[in-house]
Amino acid sequence: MGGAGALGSRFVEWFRGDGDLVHVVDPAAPAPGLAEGHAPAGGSPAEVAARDAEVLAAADLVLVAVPIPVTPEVIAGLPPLRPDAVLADLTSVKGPALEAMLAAHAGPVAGLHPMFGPDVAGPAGEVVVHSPGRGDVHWLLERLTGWGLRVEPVAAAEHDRLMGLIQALRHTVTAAYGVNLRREGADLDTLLALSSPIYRTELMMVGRLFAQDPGLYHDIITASEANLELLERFHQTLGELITGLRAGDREGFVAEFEAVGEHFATHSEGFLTESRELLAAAKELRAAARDEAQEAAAAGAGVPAAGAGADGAATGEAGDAEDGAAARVDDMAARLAPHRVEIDRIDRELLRLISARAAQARAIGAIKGTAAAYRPEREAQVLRGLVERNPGPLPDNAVRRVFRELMSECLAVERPLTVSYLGPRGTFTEQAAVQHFGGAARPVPAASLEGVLREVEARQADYAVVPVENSTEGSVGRTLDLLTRTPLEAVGEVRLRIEHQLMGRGEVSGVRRVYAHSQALAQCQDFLTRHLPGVERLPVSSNAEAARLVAELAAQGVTDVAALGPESAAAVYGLNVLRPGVQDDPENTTRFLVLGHESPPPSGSDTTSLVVAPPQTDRDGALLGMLKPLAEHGVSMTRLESRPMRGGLWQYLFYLELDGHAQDPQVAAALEALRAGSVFYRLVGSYPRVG
Ligand SMILES: O=C(O)C(=O)C[C@]1(C(=O)O)C=C[C@@H](O)C=C1
Repeated sequence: MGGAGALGSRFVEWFRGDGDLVHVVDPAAPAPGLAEGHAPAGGSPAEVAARDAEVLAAADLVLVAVPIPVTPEVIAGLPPLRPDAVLADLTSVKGPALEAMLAAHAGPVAGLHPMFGPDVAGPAGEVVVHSPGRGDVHWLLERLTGWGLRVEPVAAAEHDRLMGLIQALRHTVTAAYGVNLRREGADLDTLLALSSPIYRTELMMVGRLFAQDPGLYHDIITASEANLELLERFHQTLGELITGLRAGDREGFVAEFEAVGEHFATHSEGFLTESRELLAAAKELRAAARDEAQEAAAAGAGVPAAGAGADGAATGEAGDAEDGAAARVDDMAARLAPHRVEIDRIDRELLRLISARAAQARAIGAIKGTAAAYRPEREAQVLRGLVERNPGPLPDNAVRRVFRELMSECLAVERPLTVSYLGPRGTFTEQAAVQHFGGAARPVPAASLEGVLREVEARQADYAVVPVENSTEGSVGRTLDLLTRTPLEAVGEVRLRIEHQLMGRGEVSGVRRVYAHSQALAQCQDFLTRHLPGVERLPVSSNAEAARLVAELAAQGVTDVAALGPESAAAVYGLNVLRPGVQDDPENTTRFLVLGHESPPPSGSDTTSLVVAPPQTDRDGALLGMLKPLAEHGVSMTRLESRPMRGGLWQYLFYLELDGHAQDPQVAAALEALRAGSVFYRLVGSYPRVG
């Protein structure tokens, strides 16, 4: 009822936005059956209600949004509604409206009072007072909170008393101030020119009132006898204050002032901070408008911006341009505002959902007890499921990253993880660890690959991340060797794009020595040969160690040295990036294995890694014989690497990666046959495939 009015039509817009079928029953709306845009059907409230009786009788919700004085009458004239329909209103005075609704309808009733005007950008962040009537109206309240409205329950009588203070008194004082300014013949431009942001904001609030519907404000102020009595008391207070001032009663004024200060005491600090922020924001907006105006004026006059007036005072033309530019800035601010309000609403909703998710993780953690909290197969399933549902516009990788972090934080609520990696800080392996476990895991650097695994074997860390292969340089032999010996099992893999920077403190032309891990030197050999010919290449234990060394040498005044490695190492050790992206292959990628105490169960798309040695690998057909079970059981092999076996001349170990999980029947059968035909067999583990 009344959905054609200013505030009612905003609710129509929001309900329609949710996909609801909304009928506007209003004399300003066309007759039933006619599309919007047709001439208004007109009529008294009773005629309108009678005309639309069928629509009203079928509605789930009848929302009355009509002027205050006619609200009880409109409600009384409603036809019978469905017994389970909710009858609600949007009036500023709740007592009479609720009384009328309870009398008119035996079903659920809710009194609502939106504490905002029709010009709000959107519902998010605004307040609606709910004065309960009767019955179950939770779906309606949930809808309101779903739009981001804050619903405050207050009984009707109390609401009306409070609104006297919040609305009637406030609006009357503002109105009196405006009326007085006009009567005093105040020149607004002069007042504004002398106004700092605080006075400007106050004047704006006065001007804002008079830009709205005077009848509405009259109705709000005169809504009840109690309001008028309140205003009379206010009038008396004002009279007393003036009498005191006239009488020179300074002490009386000070005492009254201090008493009010005490009344506000618990809020005064918060109010000071909040108003300071508000004024700072107002000042910034104003300054932006002025800057733009000056630029526009300068451009128009063909002189530099400073020419508009050295003291910053605008000329007449600049003043015009200022108005134009200010209008443009205001226009942009106005266009941004609803989106920002919507983003604020969404963020609050996200925060609520994220917190609810974390609470679920905490409950899961309590159930798991001392069992492993980290479940790679579940994480892989969650991420795959989300990527499948990704509606855009974020790319799949962005969705993965966002939820990766969310799961990392949820896991930390269950139990924080420590991850051991080849240090020092700033290595690619550290990046891989963060990429896999997210920012909530604690990376612990170790000095060698053996040390990395030892930390986990000795349960000093939960998981280890070790490099296994690089797209340019092939396998990391040392890791493959260690995989034959460690009791740890693979629980995951990471693929990391490797971008090397040339880092140092001097000039590229002055570099005589380059330090890096041997893999990095190999991955950048074309660059080094072409751009740094004759420069000494010095392998060290890690790229981060190279960066640390170069920083140390630079501190001693040696600047003809440089390091290769990740940008994070330059940041950690305070080096400059002398040349970015110096790896020979722009697609250069390293794969890492994540090792823990137990491989996860199948995730639906897994890889299995193992190391085997067939007997007498130097014999013809030994390799073929070893791989035959894979073909027989239809298992695909995605990787095969050979490594010389220590102590066995011409004996080789093979590192294999297979499609599928060791618990998949086909894979299990193939593995069994492989084990039976090998002199050495070690299942490194099965883990979710990446991507
Ligand atoms: O499902 C679980 O077992 C959880 O602990 C929840 C959750 C998650 O945030 O989704 C967190 C950590 C696990 O590694 C997997 C998933």
